[in-house]
Amino acid sequence: MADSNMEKVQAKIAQLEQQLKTWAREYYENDAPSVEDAVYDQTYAELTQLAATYPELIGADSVTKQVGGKLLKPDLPEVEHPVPMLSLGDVFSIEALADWLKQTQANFDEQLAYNAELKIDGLAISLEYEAGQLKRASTRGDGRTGEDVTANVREIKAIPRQLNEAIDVEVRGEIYMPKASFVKLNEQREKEGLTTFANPRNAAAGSLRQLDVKITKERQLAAFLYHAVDAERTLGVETQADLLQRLTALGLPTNPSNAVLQTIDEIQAYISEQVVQREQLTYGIDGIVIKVNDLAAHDELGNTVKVPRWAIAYKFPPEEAET
Ligand SMILES: NC(=O)c1cnc(N)c2cc(Br)sc12
Repeated sequence: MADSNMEKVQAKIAQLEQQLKTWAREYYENDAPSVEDAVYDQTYAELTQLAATYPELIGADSVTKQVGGKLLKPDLPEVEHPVPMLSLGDVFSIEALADWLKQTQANFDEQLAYNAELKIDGLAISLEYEAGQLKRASTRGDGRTGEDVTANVREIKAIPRQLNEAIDVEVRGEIYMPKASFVKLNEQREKEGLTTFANPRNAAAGSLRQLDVKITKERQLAAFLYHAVDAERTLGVETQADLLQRLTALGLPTNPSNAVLQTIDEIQAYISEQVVQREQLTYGIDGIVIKVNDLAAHDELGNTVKVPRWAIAYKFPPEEAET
């Protein structure tokens, strides 16, 4: 083959090797790859094809020569969620929020009250307690199947291994990385020449979903809990506001900024107040969650396949990137 063509192939091989090494490092160290596995696999296949055609151009340190050069990070065990972990419908304006309130209220004769809560910028978690002991912790995954992160969650100081009462209950909430811990972690990673996390949510996910729980322990994660499966039966509460108080009484971390509100004007005033407070918070929020306060109404309204009909997320406009 003419030299110039050989040089082109050599350059292509070098580019593919470098790209695969970067993605593998993100995956193994950060647990936050910047591309889907399928993209990695396709690029890996392209390099193995060139390696088969031009073996003389492949170095000893090639990704294709590493044992299992593909992303073979053993996955965490899977956990089925008998009650799916739903996400939330979003609205991006007060007008759209007012429409949602109107639609929701239309299903009821009595005037509904709403519980307003901060939308924590982290990753969803399920905690299963039996006789008050933490038995299992799992991520949302696709809503029906998540990952078992029990050993990791046991290292999070904010999450009690034992409740103040010996009850069986599944509670759900958000695990997050405080802003200060995020800044410190990225500074440390920068010093060590490692890739940094794009945002606290990735940092929390990457820190929680570690096979080595000692890494989770070092990362200073925290949590807020805001839901319990079948709370009326398991916790004997009738409203969302009472549920949050009951979770606090059990020894679980809950967010103190919730408020019971009636009208769109009250909700708008609450949102304006939280936007002002946002900077001072030690954790990230990306909106406000508005829930029908009466839990019996949740059963009447039900859920769609992906989201509850009894709650909505009002999303803040994206924060201005710091110049
Ligand atoms: N307070 C809440 O209900 C809440 C807070 N923060 C979040 N990221 C989420 C997500 C769902 Br789904 S609910 C919820």
